[in-house]
Amino acid sequence: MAQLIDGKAFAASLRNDIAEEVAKLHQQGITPGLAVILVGEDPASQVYVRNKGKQTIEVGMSSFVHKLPESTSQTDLLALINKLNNDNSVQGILVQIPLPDHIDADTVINAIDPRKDVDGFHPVNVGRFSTGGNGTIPCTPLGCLMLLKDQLGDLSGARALVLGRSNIVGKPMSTLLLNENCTVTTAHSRTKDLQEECRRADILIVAVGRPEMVKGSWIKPGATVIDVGINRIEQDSGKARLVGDVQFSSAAEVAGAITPVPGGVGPMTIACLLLNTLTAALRQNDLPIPTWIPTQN
Ligand SMILES: NC(=O)C1=CN([C@@H]2O[C@H](COP(=O)(O)OP(=O)(O)OC[C@H]3O[C@@H](n4cnc5c(N)ncnc54)[C@H](OP(=O)(O)O)[C@@H]3O)[C@@H](O)[C@H]2O)C=CC1
Ligand SMILES: Nc1nc(=O)c2c([nH]1)NC[C@@H]1CN(c3ccc(C(=O)N[C@@H](CCC(=O)O)C(=O)O)cc3)C=[N+]21
Ligand SMILES: [Mg+2]
Repeated sequence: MAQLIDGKAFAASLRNDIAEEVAKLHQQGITPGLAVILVGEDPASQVYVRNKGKQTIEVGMSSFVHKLPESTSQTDLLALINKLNNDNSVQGILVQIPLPDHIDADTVINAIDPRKDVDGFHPVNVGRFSTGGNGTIPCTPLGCLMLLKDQLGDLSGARALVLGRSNIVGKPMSTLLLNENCTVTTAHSRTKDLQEECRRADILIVAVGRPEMVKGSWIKPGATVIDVGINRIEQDSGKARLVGDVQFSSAAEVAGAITPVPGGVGPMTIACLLLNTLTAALRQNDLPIPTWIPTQN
């Protein structure tokens, strides 16, 4: 049986370290603030919002949640972002993706002040991060990388396959692993011989949004498997259950180590969001970044 990678425990310890730094900021009269905007009702986004607000308060930050109806106009959303860009009690702004079809996500992301972009989705941050500078590292890939390094140590030379190429998970994950000197393949819906590609990987990161798509037979024996998927499955009982993009039962028989869903990547995403908010608050106050916080330089 594979070793279980306990993202929930790792995230709790990371939040403790964050809370200590925030306490130091309080002594200087600074309280980092995180604003979250949710438009409409994407299920994965709702799980995210539910867990996020509470943990933001627990580490000593202020939490501002803006839940807007599906029908919200792009103009109104841009006006809210503009207000938050100029709000001194807010150091981090996150707009939940996906947005409703009548809103252009790129326009919205571009409107966020890059210094307050704690998701790392603004082109300025994507550019800096991709070229190895100190742009914000996107939360989910950063969380996955922390788990991988904790599990494996140095990743140099490992063969990594990232399944999925979205701007929010797959693409930045591939960039991050490349920066860690992995040999990286990015797979997607047009990839030929997908199962074969997966079976070659020492490190397999799955972010497709397809419940339990990757089976144990796709996995190289002993590989490290990181399951990013968050899918809500209706059960016969009528109750919903969360499953990942990997079929856990069969994968755990083959993999060397694997993250569960829930309790794997999800809690790490939130902890890294709080970490990015802390870093943003430090930078906006011209304070040094403690050495334990991962940046790229
Ligand atoms: N745990 C966490 O913290 C987070 C979890 N998530 C979850 O991760 C999953 C992925 O999210 P996200 O990246 O936003 O999803 P997207 O839908 O934006 O991207 C999915 C990617 O998977 C690829 N894909 C879809 N179906 C297949 C298939 N049958 N074979 C091969 N590739 C396929 C797509 O390929 P193509 O580009 O060719 O269309 C695309 O690149 C979701 O379950 C989401 O809820 C997301 C963010 C954070
Ligand atoms: N701009 C933006 N940035 C994101 O990072 C982003 C987003 N939009 N849209 C939605 C997806 C999804 N996402 C999740 C984060 C944490 C959990 C999470 O806390 N998961 C717990 C769930 C526990 C439970 O409540 O059952 C776990 O996996 O253990 C889930 C999903 C971030 N995303
Ligand atoms: Mg998407």
